[in-house]
Order: sequence, then C-alpha cells, then structure tokens
Amino acid sequence: MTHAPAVVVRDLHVRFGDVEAVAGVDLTAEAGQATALLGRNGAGKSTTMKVLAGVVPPTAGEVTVAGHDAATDALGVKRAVGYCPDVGGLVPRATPWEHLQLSARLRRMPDWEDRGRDLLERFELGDVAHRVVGGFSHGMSRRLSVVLAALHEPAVLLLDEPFDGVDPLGVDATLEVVADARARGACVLLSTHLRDLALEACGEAVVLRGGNRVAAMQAGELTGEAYRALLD
Ligand SMILES: Nc1ncnc2c1ncn2[C@@H]1O[C@H](COP(=O)(O)OP(=O)(O)OP(=O)(O)O)[C@@H](O)[C@H]1O
Repeated sequence: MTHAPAVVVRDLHVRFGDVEAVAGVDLTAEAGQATALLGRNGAGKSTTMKVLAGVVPPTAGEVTVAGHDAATDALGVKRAVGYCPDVGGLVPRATPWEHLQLSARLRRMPDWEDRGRDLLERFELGDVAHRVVGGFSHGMSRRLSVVLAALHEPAVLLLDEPFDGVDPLGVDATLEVVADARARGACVLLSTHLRDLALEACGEAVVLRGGNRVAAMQAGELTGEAYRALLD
C-alpha cells in the first residue's frame, strides 16, 4: 500500500505586494521524518513555514499538509499542525498554564493536564507556570512556544527557529520533543541557522536561497563547506 507524504509543496509562490518572499519552492516530507529548513536571512524559510501552518495562503502552487490543501482548507491544516512561529504567538498577560488551557480548549483535548505539566517540567518552565509571560526572557518564550506546538501531539510539527536564544538545556528538551514526535510517526519541519543542531535534530535538509530551494539532501551530507557554498 502506498501512502501520501505528510507534506507536499509544489512550486510554491508567496507574494506580499511587490515582494516575492517565496519563488517556486518544492518540498516533500514524510511521516516519521524531520527536515531542516536552512538558508540566509530573508531566504523564505518563515514564509514557507507560515504557509505550512495555514496562517498565510499560498499565492500560487500546491501545498498539502496531512492531506489538507492549504489554499482551500486552512482550518484543516491548522488542526493538523503544531506551530512554533519565529516570533510572537504568546499573550503577554497570560501565564504558561493559561496558554496550555486555551490551546487545549481550542483543540477540544481531554486529559491534557499531565502532558502539559510534563512538557513544562521538561522545558524547566514548571516553576513559572503561573507567572505572566510578559516578563519572560526571549529564551523562556521560545521554550514555551515549543511546548505549545507539541502539546497536542500533532501529525505535523513546525518549529521555526526553536533554538534561537535558547540555553543548552532548552536545546536538549527541544531535540527530545523532535525525537519523540518522529518516534510516534509525526512529520517535523524545523527552520534554523544552526547547521550543527539541524544535523542533530534532522535526517533531511533543504536549503532555500532567494525564495527558491537550492538543495535537498540527507542532513549528514550538509558539511560546513557545502552549506556555505549553497548560501552564497
Ligand atoms: N509580511 C511581509 N510583508 C512584506 N515582505 C515580507 C513579509 N514577510 C516576509 N517578507 C519578505 O519576504 C522575504 C522572505 O522572508 P522570510 O521571513 O520568509 O525569510 P527567512 O528565511 O525566514 O529569514 P530569517 O532567517 O531572517 O528569519 C524577505 O525579503 C522578507 O522581507
């Protein structure tokens, strides 16, 4: 029996006014796989992630996420994914626990509390579970964003710059979340500038440049030299 890949992107274009943020990206990712999205500032990684999360519509091209067409079924896409955006997404006056409550309610999750508590502990946010996030450091906010993306064990986990400003324990907790997601058969896409961590977290790598995919390979093949050559 054949199965459809968890994520299919064909000739994706995203335009914001005069800016073509994504200019013909192709990407396929399977269940149980983790794929790193790499590329210089402005290469189109976050915009591609936003389309995969169902929060920005494709201007042209074909995008299917867990069987849902991003152009016509953005709600279906949102239900299938867990998304850690590159910035924002948190309510400054709410606590981590309230963020979890809201997320669980929106997704009609029964019995989420034990998993929520466990994730907060793994990301060392247990002690601040009832403190408003407005005063959180950048790294603490990033860690909470990963927790929120992972809470409902989504079919497709999208982590946009999850390591940005995060300390080594937070990095380890994030790597563990990626490994757990893969082990239960989820598809993971992770954008980062950190080649070493991309290699550690992911088996596949895709490099974007100027809104185009310039390479797709096994992560192990992405040597420092190869990566630098692809960025130029
Ligand atoms: N809402 C928007 N309006 C106008 N231009 C945008 C918008 N979002 C992104 N862009 C532009 O699209 C291009 C790609 O941006 P994107 O954020 O996807 O890149 P990135 O690879 O994630 O970069 P970084 O590594 O700096 O986060 C950039 O030129 C950016 O300025």
